Amino acid sequence: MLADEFGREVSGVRVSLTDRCNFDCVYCHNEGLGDTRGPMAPREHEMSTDDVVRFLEVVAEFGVDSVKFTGGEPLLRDDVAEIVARTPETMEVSLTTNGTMLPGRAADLVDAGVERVNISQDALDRETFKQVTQAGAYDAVMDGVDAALSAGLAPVKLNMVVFEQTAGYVPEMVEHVAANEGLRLQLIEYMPEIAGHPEWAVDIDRVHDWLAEQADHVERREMHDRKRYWIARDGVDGDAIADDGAVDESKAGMVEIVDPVENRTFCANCHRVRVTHEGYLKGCLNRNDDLRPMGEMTRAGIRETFRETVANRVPYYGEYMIEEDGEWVVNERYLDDPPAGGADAYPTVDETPAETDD
Ligand SMILES: Nc1nc2c(ncn2[C@@H]2O[C@H](COP(=O)(O)OP(=O)(O)OP(=O)(O)O)[C@@H](O)[C@H]2O)c(=O)[nH]1
Ligand SMILES: C[S@@+](CC[C@H](N)C(=O)[O-])C[C@H]1O[C@@H](n2cnc3c(N)ncnc32)[C@H](O)[C@@H]1O
Ligand code: SF4
Ligand code: SF4
Repeated sequence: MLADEFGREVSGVRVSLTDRCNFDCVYCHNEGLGDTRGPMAPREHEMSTDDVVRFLEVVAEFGVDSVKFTGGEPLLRDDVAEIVARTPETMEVSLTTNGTMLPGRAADLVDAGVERVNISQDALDRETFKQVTQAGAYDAVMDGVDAALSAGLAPVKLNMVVFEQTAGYVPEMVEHVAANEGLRLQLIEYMPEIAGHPEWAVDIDRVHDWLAEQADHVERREMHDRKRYWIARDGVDGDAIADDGAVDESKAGMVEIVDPVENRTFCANCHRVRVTHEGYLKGCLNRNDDLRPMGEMTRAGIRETFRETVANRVPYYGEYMIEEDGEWVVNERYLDDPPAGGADAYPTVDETPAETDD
C-alpha cells in the first residue's frame, strides 16, 4: 500500500461518477468541487465506464481495497451496476446516494456487488427536507431506503448534515434509527470550507455530549478516529452490549459522527484519495490546488499520477492549514510552492460546457 510522508496509507478511493444531480441541496460541497450541475447537463466530461474500471484495476494493484462511488448523484449514470460488476473482487464497494433512483435498481446493484449504501436524509419532516434539498422528493427518498433494505443492504446508513436548519431534528432522527433495525445514522458536521456560509455551522461537540448521555456504548472507528454511539433499543430482551463491548445490532441502534472541521485527528487518520468525475486525482476534499489529471487514463498514466498524488498528500488541518493566534491560516509553505499539476491544470468554469436544459 502506498503511504504519504505523514504515514497515512491509502487504502480506499472515492470516485465521483458525475457532478450532475437531481437535487440542489443548499449546503452541497459536491465532493469538494463546488456546485453540482443539473441532471440533464452535458456529460461528455465524465469518465467512461472503461476509464473508471481501468482506474480501479490499477489502484487495486497498490493494495487499495475499498471504493466508494459518489457524486453529484451517482445513480444518474445508468452504468453504475456495470462498473460495480467490473470492479476488482478485492475491493469492498459502497455507494453514497440521495436514494431517489434506488427503487427498481437496488437489487441489480446488489447482484453486481454493492455491499453498503449511505442514503442522504436530512430530516423526517417533509417541509424541512424540501427546504434543504430544494427538491420535493421526500417520498422518493423513503422508497429508496425501503428498496435498499428489501435488496438486502441492511444496515443502511442515513446521512444527515447537521447545520442550522437541521440541528433541531437530531433527537428525532436518533429515535427513528434506534427504533428501526436495519438503519444506522451518520451525523455529518456541516463543512463550510467549500460550501461557504460558516454562519450555518453548529457546535458539533454539543451533539457529541448529548449522544454520550444517551449511549450505552461508545467506540472509535479507525477511519478518521470517528466516534460511534450505540443506543439500546427499547423493549428488547437480553443485553444489547456484551461485557466485552460486543454489540448485538438487532438490539441497539448506531449513530456515527463525522466531524472533520478544524479536526487534526480526523485528518491524521485519513486514508482515502478522491477522483473527480473528469478523471482528476484529488488528494483532499477541501483542496482544489492539488488536482492531478490522469490524462488519457492509460494504465501507466494512472499509476504515475496515483503515486504522485499519494506522495504529495498532506493532512488538511494541522499541515495545510495551521493555527496562528487562534486562527486557521494556510501554511505558507503551500502558498510559496504550489504542487505540480494543480489548479491551473483543472478546467475553469468557462471551459466547462454550459448547462443545457435544466
Ligand atoms: N473533510 C472530510 N469529510 C469527509 C471525509 N469523508 C467523509 N466526509 C464527509 O462525510 C460525508 C459523507 O461521507 P459518505 O460518502 O457517506 O461516506 P463515509 O461516511 O465517509 O464512508 P463510510 O462510512 O465508509 O460509508 C462526505 O460527503 C463528507 O462531507 C473526509 O475524508 N474528509
Ligand atoms: C456530495 S453528496 C454525493 C452523493 C449523493 N448525491 C448524496 O447526497 O448522498 C455526499 C454526501 O456529502 C454530504 N455533504 C454535502 N455537502 C456537505 C457539506 N457542506 N457539509 C457536510 N456534508 C456535506 C451530503 O449530505 C451527502 O451525504
Ligand atoms: S443530493 Fe448529494 S450531490 Fe445532490 S445536491 Fe444533495 S448533497 Fe449534493
Ligand atoms: S485531509 Fe482532512 S479534510 Fe482532507 S480529505 Fe482527509 S480528512 Fe478530509
